[in-house]
Amino acid sequence: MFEKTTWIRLPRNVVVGHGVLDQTIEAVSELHLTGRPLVVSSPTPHQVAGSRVVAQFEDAGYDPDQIVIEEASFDAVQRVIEYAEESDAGFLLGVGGGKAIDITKMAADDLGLGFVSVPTAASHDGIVSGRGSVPEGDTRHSVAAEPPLAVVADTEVLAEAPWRLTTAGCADIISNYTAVRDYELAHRLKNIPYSEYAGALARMTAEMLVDSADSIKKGLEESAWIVVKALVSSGVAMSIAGSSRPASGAEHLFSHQLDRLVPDGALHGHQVGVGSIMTEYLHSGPKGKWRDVRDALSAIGAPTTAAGLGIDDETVIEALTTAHRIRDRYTILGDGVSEEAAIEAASVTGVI
Ligand SMILES: NC(=O)C1=CN([C@@H]2O[C@H](COP(=O)(O)OP(=O)(O)OC[C@H]3O[C@@H](n4cnc5c(N)ncnc54)[C@H](OP(=O)(O)O)[C@@H]3O)[C@@H](O)[C@H]2O)C=CC1
Ligand SMILES: O=C(CO)COP(=O)(O)O
Ligand SMILES: [Zn+2]
Repeated sequence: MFEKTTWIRLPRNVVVGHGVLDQTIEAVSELHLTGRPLVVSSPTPHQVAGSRVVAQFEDAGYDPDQIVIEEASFDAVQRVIEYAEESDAGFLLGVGGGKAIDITKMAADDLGLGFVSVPTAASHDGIVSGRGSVPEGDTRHSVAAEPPLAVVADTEVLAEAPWRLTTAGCADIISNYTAVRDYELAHRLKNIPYSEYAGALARMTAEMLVDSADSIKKGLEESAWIVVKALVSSGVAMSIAGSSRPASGAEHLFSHQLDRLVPDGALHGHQVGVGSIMTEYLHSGPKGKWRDVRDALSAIGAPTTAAGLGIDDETVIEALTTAHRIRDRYTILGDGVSEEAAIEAASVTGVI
């Protein structure tokens, strides 16, 4: 008897373009959400866009409330949950980078409320995904969370954000190459469920972005358009897989470990990009495609070295040798890379 089931949760409205922040009410009103909107943001995104969204709801006769969170943590999720309960929120809007969006989708999931994603930076592919990524002690959780009912991605806002945020988003996408390799490997060696569609979509998204590298330039709003569409596509791959695996492999474990070792280190996307150069080397050896990964990152201006991340060589080696411990996710790191092998991978690829 055939007993397989799948449940793919995707947004209903994805609104991308110049000035669409001013269409947030339209994007929301046809979702039949009721009650008070609660706008959840972090400090800079609140100034850039969160306060504008609040003002829009006020002008339209809603009674919006707002909260600003500072960090991605389970405490921050709990603060938002409690605040939403006190303010009797009817639905949540997450306005910001990956941190604010993750916290909001996790709080919405717990509260059983609708969630709308309003990215202020094209810096990560959690814009659409139904996953939240939060560190806790020695580990990092990728938890199921409320996927957005709508996404409002204003390319004018995204293009005005610091350029490094956009190159971080590109690097998060380029890292799909190695994430999908790890996804396939774990399927072959550990029999984890594998979605051909999710794997193909995540890889194709990286290929299309790399093919568009010439059009991804500082100061061009079209760059924000290209990158945010790729971020949406990569998030859809995660939703199809029901896991972050198509977009998060060993290079992400490396980055999560760096976050623990250097809390104010580099951007998520930049760290996973550098991780991807080394994990591609581990997958395919000195003659493999690590140069392609490095050159793709370099073409869009993302860091390709430890120095480019502002992180010292020893910490990169420590992160690479211990990254397998951070989560129960089988990757090319297996049960750990020795220090000698890590130094070889990092030095042959020029990361250190
Ligand atoms: N759930 C998922 O599927 C995924 C989750 N992630 C998670 O997302 C996070 C990474 O996302 P990222 O966006 O890099 O991290 P942040 O949300 O920390 O944003 C990075 C920085 O950009 C600032 N910022 C955001 N928008 C603007 C803007 N318009 N102008 C100026 N500054 C701005 C933020 O300000 P401020 O400090 O004020 O917030 C912050 O300092 C990680 O926690 C990662 O794990 C990443 C990919 C997928
Ligand atoms: O960053 C992600 C995909 O780009 C997903 O995050 P996790 O590694 O926490 O699942
Ligand atoms: Zn990522």
